[in-house]
Amino acid sequence: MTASRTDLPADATVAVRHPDAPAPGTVLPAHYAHCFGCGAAERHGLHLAIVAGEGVEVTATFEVTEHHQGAPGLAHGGLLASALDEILGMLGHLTRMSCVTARLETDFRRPVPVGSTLHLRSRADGVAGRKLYASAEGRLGGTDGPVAVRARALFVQVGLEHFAEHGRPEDLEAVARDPRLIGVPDYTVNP
Ligand SMILES: CCCCCCCCCCCCCC(=O)SCCNC(=O)CCNC(=O)[C@H](O)C(C)(C)COP(=O)(O)OP(=O)(O)OC[C@H]1O[C@@H](n2cnc3c(N)ncnc32)[C@H](O)[C@@H]1OP(=O)(O)O
Repeated sequence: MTASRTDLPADATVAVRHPDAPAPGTVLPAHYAHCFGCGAAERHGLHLAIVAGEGVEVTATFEVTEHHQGAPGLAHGGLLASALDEILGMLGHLTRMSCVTARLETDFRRPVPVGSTLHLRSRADGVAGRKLYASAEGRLGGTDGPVAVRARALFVQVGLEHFAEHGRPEDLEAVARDPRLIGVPDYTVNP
């Protein structure tokens, strides 16, 4: 099989849980109130409540509704990829790396019907410099249910300037006026 760009490189080390990471069982704060994946202020968002696990692992449940359809009665694949992207990115709460998705590879193994509950889990597989490698899965109906979706991802650590340089000015100004819109303790690069 051809090597993938999300395969762990030879120089990768084990991802380490930051000593100040929230305790296992803690519902992680939304990293941004208007985030499509986890923000409470985003009316059309997924509103994922993501829970810290043991090690560098997080979980969430995702209720698939009629608003998530791609085909009649079935979830849209891109939307499922969004849920996986979110649960992968939130590993940053445990490693204290502020990362952005550089690559996301998704396998859709089973259709996901409207009305189903998808049990999501992600874990950090390794770190190489600024790169965080991670994987995730979504199981139907229970934590030991059949795997419907799987993903592997590469996140790249960025500093505050990434957001300051690229974000839309009015949204950055809103954050400056109300820093509580950002739900991370210290939004800086923290190697
Ligand atoms: C503090 C606590 C925070 C906690 C909470 C956080 C929650 C967050 C939740 C978020 C949830 C939602 C998440 C979202 O929705 S994040 C939103 C979606 N993602 C983006 O907008 C990212 C857009 N891309 C970029 O800005 C740049 O391309 C980045 C920053 C990623 C890299 O540009 P930069 O100029 O900085 O670095 P570089 O180009 O030297 O690359 C660096 C290294 O990476 C390797 N590479 C790069 N791309 C790829 C690729 N595609 N496949 C394989 N490898 C790739 C590259 O070869 C190099 O490797 P090496 O040569 O060093 O070996």
